[in-house]
Amino acid sequence: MPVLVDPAPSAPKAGATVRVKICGLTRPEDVAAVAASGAAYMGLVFFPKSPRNISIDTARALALEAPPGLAKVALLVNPGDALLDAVHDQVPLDMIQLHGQETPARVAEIRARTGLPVMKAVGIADAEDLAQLDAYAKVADQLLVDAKPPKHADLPGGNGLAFDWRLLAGYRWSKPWMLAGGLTPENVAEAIRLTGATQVDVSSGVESAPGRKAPDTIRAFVSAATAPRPPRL
Ligand SMILES: O=C(O)c1ccccc1N[C@@H]1O[C@H](COP(=O)(O)O)[C@@H](O)[C@H]1O
Repeated sequence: MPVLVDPAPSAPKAGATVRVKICGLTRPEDVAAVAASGAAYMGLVFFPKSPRNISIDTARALALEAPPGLAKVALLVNPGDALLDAVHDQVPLDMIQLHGQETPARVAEIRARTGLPVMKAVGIADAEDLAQLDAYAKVADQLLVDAKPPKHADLPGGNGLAFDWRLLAGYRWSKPWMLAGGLTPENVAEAIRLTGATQVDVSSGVESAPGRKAPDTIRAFVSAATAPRPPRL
């Protein structure tokens, strides 16, 4: 049964629960660990250069293991229609995450083609990069704010790199959004405090090696992200 992805999470309130996405699952035990942690989303990566890349068959098997209430997100990078259709036809999904250089028009096309909510990742290194958020907010259901990858990086995300979270302070969001980039159990509470994020996404920060999720670290991350916190003044 599809998981309803909240179309409009409210501004952060005292005691508000933060929703966590754990990205890059590759094994059934990863799904079990994510489900037990209380995370809201699990991410499945379809990008051959990633250490978390999985086949469509594996993704389908993992998605079928997900309990009700755990939203299944397909992460794609500049997908062509053939890959998009294959993933959409064969894997039960709740959302698509676009993590490449997809234009706003392509985001709208993918949303219409699949009928699924789309979350568009935007890389941030400085204040000028925030300008892109407006254009994507018009066409995407959610925004994912990640660190801009280094120029010649193999991966457009999943590099364990953080950006200056203070850049987001005071930003007026018109769409639901998620914070990503270099988050760990140690820094996620501070990232939430500085940005007001009500959703966070992590991949490398909960691994023992690239592509190997660590159950204890997943648990620690979700606890740190969802711990009650004092009101923001
Ligand atoms: O996780 C990957 O391998 C990946 C590959 C290609 C694009 C994005 C990828 N991951 C996403 O990147 C961010 C940040 O990850 P990290 O926590 O810094 O490792 C996150 O949104 C992942 O979903």
